Amino acid sequence: MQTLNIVKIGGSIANNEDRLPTFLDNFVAMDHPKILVHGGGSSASDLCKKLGIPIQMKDGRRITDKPALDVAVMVYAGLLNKKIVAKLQGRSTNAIGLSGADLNIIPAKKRNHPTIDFGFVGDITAEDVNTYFIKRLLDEQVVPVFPAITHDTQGQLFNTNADTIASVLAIALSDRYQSTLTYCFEKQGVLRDINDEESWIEEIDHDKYIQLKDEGIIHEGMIPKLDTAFEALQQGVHQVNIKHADNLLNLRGTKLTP
Ligand SMILES: Nc1ncnc2c1ncn2[C@@H]1O[C@H](COP(=O)(O)OP(=O)(O)O)[C@@H](O)[C@H]1O
Ligand SMILES: CC(=O)N[C@@H](CCC(=O)OP(=O)(O)O)C(=O)O
Repeated sequence: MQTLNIVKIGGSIANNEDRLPTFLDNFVAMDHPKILVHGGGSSASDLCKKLGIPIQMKDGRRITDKPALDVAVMVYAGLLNKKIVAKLQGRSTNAIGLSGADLNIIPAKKRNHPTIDFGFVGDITAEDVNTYFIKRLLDEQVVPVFPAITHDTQGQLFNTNADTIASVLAIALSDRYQSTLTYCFEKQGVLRDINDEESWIEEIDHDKYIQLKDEGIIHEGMIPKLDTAFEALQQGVHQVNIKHADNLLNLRGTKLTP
């Protein structure tokens, strides 16, 4: 089976004028076929603050009312996505920005939580992803770039966590490719001590993840990230790594095993 590289960058990279170019230089050097997924939570929060829109997060997910959704769409599917696509084009890489609504690639269902109304947050599954056009684009050596936006197929856009989008795409495309999923962010990997960049853990299996979570070593944003990462491994994704964006092309970082 052909290898497919699916790379996700967090907002701390997507929004950083110094780090993004270095990351993109490395990303364009990776073999085709490849997909880029990006977040941008920090940029959306910054714009919410400027506009006086309250920021509410719960379990690593943004409670997304109408004003917050507008900001999410503008920032993720608009400014950041188009900046990244232009920078890839500037590196002779033929990229296309696609929200989950484009070509109906990622249909979502409004998050249904027993006690919290998350607003316009969409939950997604690999079975619902329409891979036909992604495969056509990959066959043409086009690089799809996905922001954290999906839709309900009835005209409503949703905000969906970018780690989840990367994981679900990797699972959905595993029927045709040996999918490799890499989460890039601003730390050297999963750290034993959050204040020590040299304390990255080389390998974590699911049992060790539960133990590290119980010990409080893994917390906050790393929990939903690892949940989606292990879900991917359980559902046929070949390899999952978590690493610093600068280390995309080398082995430094945390490798996850089932
Ligand atoms: N053990 C850990 N190692 C590294 N980061 C951790 C750990 N536990 C919690 N975190 C937190 O998780 C964050 C990454 O999650 P998140 O902000 O969602 O990532 P992203 O930048 O990809 O959006 C880190 O910035 C850090 O604050
Ligand atoms: C529902 C939900 O929480 N969506 C995320 C989407 C952006 C994201 O995932 O950005 P990072 O990768 O930079 O964290 C949010 O609005 O923060």
